[in-house]
Amino acid sequence: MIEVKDLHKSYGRQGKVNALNSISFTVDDGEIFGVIGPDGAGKSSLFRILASLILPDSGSAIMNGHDVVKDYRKIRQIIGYMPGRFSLYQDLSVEENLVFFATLFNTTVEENYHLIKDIYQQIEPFKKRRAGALSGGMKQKLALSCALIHKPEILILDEPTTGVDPVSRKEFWDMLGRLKEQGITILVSTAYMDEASRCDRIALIREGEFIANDTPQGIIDDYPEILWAVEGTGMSALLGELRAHDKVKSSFAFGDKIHITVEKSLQTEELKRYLANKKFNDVRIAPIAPTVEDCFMALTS
Ligand SMILES: Nc1ncnc2c1ncn2[C@@H]1O[C@H](COP(=O)(O)OP(=O)(O)OP(=O)(O)O)[C@@H](O)[C@H]1O
Repeated sequence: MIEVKDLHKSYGRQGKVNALNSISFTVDDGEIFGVIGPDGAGKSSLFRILASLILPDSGSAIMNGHDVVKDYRKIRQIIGYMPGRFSLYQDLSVEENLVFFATLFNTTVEENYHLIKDIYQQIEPFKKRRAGALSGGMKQKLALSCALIHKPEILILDEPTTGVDPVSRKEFWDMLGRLKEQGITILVSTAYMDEASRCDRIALIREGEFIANDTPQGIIDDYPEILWAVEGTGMSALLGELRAHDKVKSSFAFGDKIHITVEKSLQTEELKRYLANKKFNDVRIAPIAPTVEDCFMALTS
């Protein structure tokens, strides 16, 4: 279990950059807990504290009964940490990287092969290749294998899928699901809101604060707005006209559609007429169910 209480972290002289501001949460054993938010929100700072790599200014974090500050040696044994930026030795081969990490933890690849088999088998044909010459998806599989080789109780994965193609991203999340089934507690951060649904619980983080912490469905159920999707040609001009309408509360581009929140009194036909007057004749407007990204936008606007 992970128990984080009132964690604060700032950087620079006189604490000029406030990276974390009173973060508290718990993660149950065998749970996948996602921390979701944009760049600079504080995800890496939080994960580095939990991995015992940097110190918090105040507050506490207990991982399976061990304090990240006082018991840092024990923490490093029980966690597997995959940092955001590629952590492996580029000039060592796939196999050499794995052996290196196993040796660091006084174990062997053979001893814990069963833990990584599923993942490692996919890169094993390239085991003589330099890590630096692997594709993004393969690097990520090797990094996860290295983070798992000492049989950690808790995995801390900092933006593991950033820059990875959609197929590899899906495969990666499938693997996390299987690790969870083996009882490993997983803390994972991401800037991709679509990955939220793969977590048991998520925290939305913004400017060093958790602005929501619930199951993905719980966060969606709390969405307070009326949400419509608008489709048409000339997206940026359309966005401008929507923003100018006094009953449109917010609007943002979402793939090839525009998501808008509106006042209760606005009808879709009324908005269609307004847009037709502005020479947008082919516009489609439909009420839609919110995604986690819509919730994030509503909470931050
Ligand atoms: N070593 C540091 N010195 C000064 N400021 C820092 C340092 N590390 C992080 N920050 C600042 O703290 C804030 C939180 O950064 P952090 O890296 O924790 O966020 P993040 O959500 O992981 O974003 P990213 O994905 O961009 O790393 C940002 O404003 C960042 O610029």
